[in-house]
Amino acid sequence: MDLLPLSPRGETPVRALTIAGTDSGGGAGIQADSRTMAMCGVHACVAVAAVTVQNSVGVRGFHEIPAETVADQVRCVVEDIGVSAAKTGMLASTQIIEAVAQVCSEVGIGRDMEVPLVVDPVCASMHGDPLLHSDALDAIRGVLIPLATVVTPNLDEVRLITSIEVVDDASARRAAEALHALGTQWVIVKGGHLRSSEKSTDLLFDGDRFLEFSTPRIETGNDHGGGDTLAAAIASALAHGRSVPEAVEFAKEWITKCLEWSYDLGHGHGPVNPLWRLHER
Ligand SMILES: Nc1ncnc2c1ncn2[C@@H]1O[C@H](COP(=O)(O)OP(=O)(O)O)[C@@H](O)[C@H]1O
Ligand SMILES: Cc1ncc(COP(=O)(O)OP(=O)(O)O)c(N)n1
Repeated sequence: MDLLPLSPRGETPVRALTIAGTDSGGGAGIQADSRTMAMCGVHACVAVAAVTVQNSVGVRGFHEIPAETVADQVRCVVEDIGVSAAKTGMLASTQIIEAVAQVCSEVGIGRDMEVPLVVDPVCASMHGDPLLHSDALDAIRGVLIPLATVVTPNLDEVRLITSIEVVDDASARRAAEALHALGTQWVIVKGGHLRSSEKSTDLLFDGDRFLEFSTPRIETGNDHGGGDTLAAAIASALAHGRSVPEAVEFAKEWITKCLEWSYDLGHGHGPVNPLWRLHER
């Protein structure tokens, strides 16, 4: 595949910011984002929104960071280091979502602004454990998605946000239209959860045209952190100056390699593995 360039020795890499939760098991959240960004030649800055107590089997709980501290991390990084793309993951609560939206608008992160924003509207883990208070869905719909350059829900998140059950291409297109109507510039409806299909197809939509990104389905239960990794790879490609369709094309190939190189960990779902880049050149 066509990889993103690593910066030469001593040269400052492009920067991206992830605003998300930590995963104590090291498979998802900020840990997944930072690994993918590093392997994509991007220096990852982080604004921690929540600390999860999590392993390969599930999420036992989480602790939220005060909303103002989350916003201050963003402000502080942008002011000094500067970023060319940003990504949100687990934001946990309405207060944090509102503070993040406010600071992003203030520093020029978001659709039609200087710095593109990838919004992964994380609601729950793959085990079904909550990562967002249910009363924060309104803030996802009304505050976060309208700020997004691209929003990347999985099918459970699509159902929670739009009440549309995606079962085939027609319902995926209806869901993409409903999500786009909330105000995002682009939307990707991810097909990873359509397990009956032989392919894993992600549908990208900008309000006008649909683009499909499809790969053969990989048989593995080690897919923890897959959604984060896709969104972090999109943010990395955007930070390198790629367009949204180019970034999604890159990210789909990236996550496919990461799934091929995933490994067993603990007693549950192992993580996808962006370190494949160190082995295959
Ligand atoms: N078994 C699989 N084989 C190939 N691609 C997959 C597989 N599972 C997920 N993907 C891809 O990984 C990315 C994350 O998908 P998904 O599992 O839907 O999201 P999440 O991890 O947020 O639940 C998407 O690009 C999806 O197409
Ligand atoms: C801290 C934290 N953030 C996000 C997730 C969810 O990760 P994601 O890659 O979207 O999906 P799964 O691995 O749950 O399929 C998480 N578990 N923890």
